[in-house]
Amino acid sequence: MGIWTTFLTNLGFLRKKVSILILGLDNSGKTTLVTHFLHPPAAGTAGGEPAPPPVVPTVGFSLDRFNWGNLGITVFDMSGQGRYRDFWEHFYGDADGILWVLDSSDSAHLQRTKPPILIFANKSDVPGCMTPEQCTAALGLDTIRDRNWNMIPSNAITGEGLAKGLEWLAAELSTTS
Ligand SMILES: Nc1nc2c(ncn2[C@@H]2O[C@H](COP(=O)(O)OP(=O)(O)OP(=O)(O)O)[C@@H](O)[C@H]2O)c(=O)[nH]1
Ligand SMILES: [Mg+2]
Repeated sequence: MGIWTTFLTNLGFLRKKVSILILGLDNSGKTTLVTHFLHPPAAGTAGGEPAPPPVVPTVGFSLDRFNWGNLGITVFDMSGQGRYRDFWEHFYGDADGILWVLDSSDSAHLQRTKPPILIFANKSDVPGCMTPEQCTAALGLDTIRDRNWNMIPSNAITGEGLAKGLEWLAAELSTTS
């Protein structure tokens, strides 16, 4: 990347604007995960510091923005609580990508879902949690042929796995027009 390209990208002129819809059942860790991207740990503490501030269950949805490489990302962090899930469908049309957060420590949490592109198998630090392979099998993801998908184990508190997942989703979004 040339110096002018870098300069203009840093100023936001060359940044591609994308919207990501963050879905998943309540308590799966969506807001904790978003908080990690909005307030990344200081250099040298990555992976070791909890992500402040403490999260509370989301009411309705929360809209946030952050930059990732050459992407300007708007995230719609949806509440996973049953009474708000009807909202989700109203956001599909404007979403460039869907990020599904799965609580891999709660086997009752698994349910069939078709739309996910990137799935964070969150709470992967909890002893006894399911492996990504087990989550993949439980969700029947191997049968999905009509879209790209990826399952990444994550810990939204330490941030482990989050960059890897978002890098994958960013690469997918960068190649679409
Ligand atoms: N052990 C562990 N706990 C986590 C992790 N991610 C989130 N949590 C905890 O899970 C709880 C729920 O996190 P939230 O981020 O509020 O979950 P949410 O999906 O946004 O929930 P709703 O807004 O109700 O849909 C909090 O107590 C978090 O501290 C993780 O990776 N590991
Ligand atoms: Mg939330």
